[in-house]
Amino acid sequence: MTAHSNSQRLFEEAQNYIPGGVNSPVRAFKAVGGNPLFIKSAKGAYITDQDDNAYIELINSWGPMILGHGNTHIQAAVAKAIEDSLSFGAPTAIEVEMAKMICGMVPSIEKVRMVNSGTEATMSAIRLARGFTGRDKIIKFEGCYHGHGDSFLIAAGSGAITLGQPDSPGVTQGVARDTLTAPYNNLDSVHEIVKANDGQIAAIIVEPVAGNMGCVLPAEGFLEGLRSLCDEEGIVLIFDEVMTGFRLSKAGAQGVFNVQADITTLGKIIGGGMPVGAYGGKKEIMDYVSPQGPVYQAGTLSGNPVAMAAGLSMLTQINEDETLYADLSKATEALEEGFQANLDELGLGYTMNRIGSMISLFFTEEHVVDFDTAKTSNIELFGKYFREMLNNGVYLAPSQYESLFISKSITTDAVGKIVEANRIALKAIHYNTKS
Ligand SMILES: Cc1ncc(COP(=O)(O)O)c(C=O)c1O
Ligand SMILES: N[C@H](C=O)CCC(=O)O
Repeated sequence: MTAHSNSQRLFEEAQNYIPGGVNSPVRAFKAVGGNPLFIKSAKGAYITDQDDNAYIELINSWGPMILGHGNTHIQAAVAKAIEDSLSFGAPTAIEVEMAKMICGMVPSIEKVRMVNSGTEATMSAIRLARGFTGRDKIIKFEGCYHGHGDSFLIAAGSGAITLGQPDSPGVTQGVARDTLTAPYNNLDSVHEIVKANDGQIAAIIVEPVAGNMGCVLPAEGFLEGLRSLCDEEGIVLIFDEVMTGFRLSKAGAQGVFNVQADITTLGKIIGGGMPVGAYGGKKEIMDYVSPQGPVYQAGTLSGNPVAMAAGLSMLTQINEDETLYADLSKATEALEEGFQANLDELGLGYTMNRIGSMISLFFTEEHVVDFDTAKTSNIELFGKYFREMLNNGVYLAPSQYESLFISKSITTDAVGKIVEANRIALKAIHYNTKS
């Protein structure tokens, strides 16, 4: 049995000073049982805890570490930036470079504003859409997660559903009234809501590929349908690409599905591991942002030079790597095939969803196409599976309602180890074999 005494001691201490002992709820392992591991370091595909146990990890810091941990170019860029000071709170050349890089990579972004997190990006994007249209209401999809802004904690996925709080206390009824929800992949429902709220919808915000109820792909025509509806009704279409941006292609999900958003929100990969977010889109909309326009949004540390150095190095590497997305896809496909072979061998009919380097194994035999079908997954079984995978050296996201991410550091050898751990774990939880 692996020793976790240092993690356990730290968790006990942390709970005295930090709510729940963690700085983001989903890290607490509440949905899978056991105590969270406290992490000391990571390199490539491996993460090491405070008890010196090493695991192959498929979280990637919830997405950002697409090139693997300890990328030497990013680390060198950060070290160099630090020499000039950690922050100025004034414009810098690297912010211009960063903005040019983003606009060059994502065709629908003509102007972009940097912020410090994905949450800030989505909150700002919604305010901008409201200011631009002069309307109040927004439509979001059940099971999509757009950070912890009040408007989004309605039928929210990710940690909110993991911990049974899809609608959080503390969100006022007034705010909740302005957020209308539709089932993911259900265009008819969106049409009905728009009709019933004629001329009142400022924005539709969607994860173009959902990753916060597990990985759920858009049905054929879904994104195109949203685009046409928004065009017809003067609604701002916001693609929340905090997760999919620079993960599915250089232009995010938009580059894969060929549907353009009016505003795109970004985070995670864009910061190379540092706390960065951004929102950008059409010039005519972005010029509504202060100081050019009337919609106020600001940030003491926005565009921080150290964070920009990390992000710019990340985007430069992604931009220059012609085979990155094909390689990531190939590794993830090998994982999918390996998992499928294990399921077949054990006579299990569970569902898998995958696109590029995002993948989820759901403990249900139903096709998972929205929040309701995602919730048919057997959560108890997932918890057991999670713990067995950990015992076998693989660190998964501690929730069924998250996507797994494959990084460039996941080699054929690592894929083989993960597939073998999957086989042992599935066997152990179904046939009570010792792993
Ligand atoms: C799609 C999506 N939007 C927004 C967010 C919020 O980003 P952050 O956690 O950086 O605030 C997340 C992740 O948390 C996300 O996955
Ligand atoms: N699903 C979330 C981000 O994508 C998980 C990150 C968090 O809530 O800490």
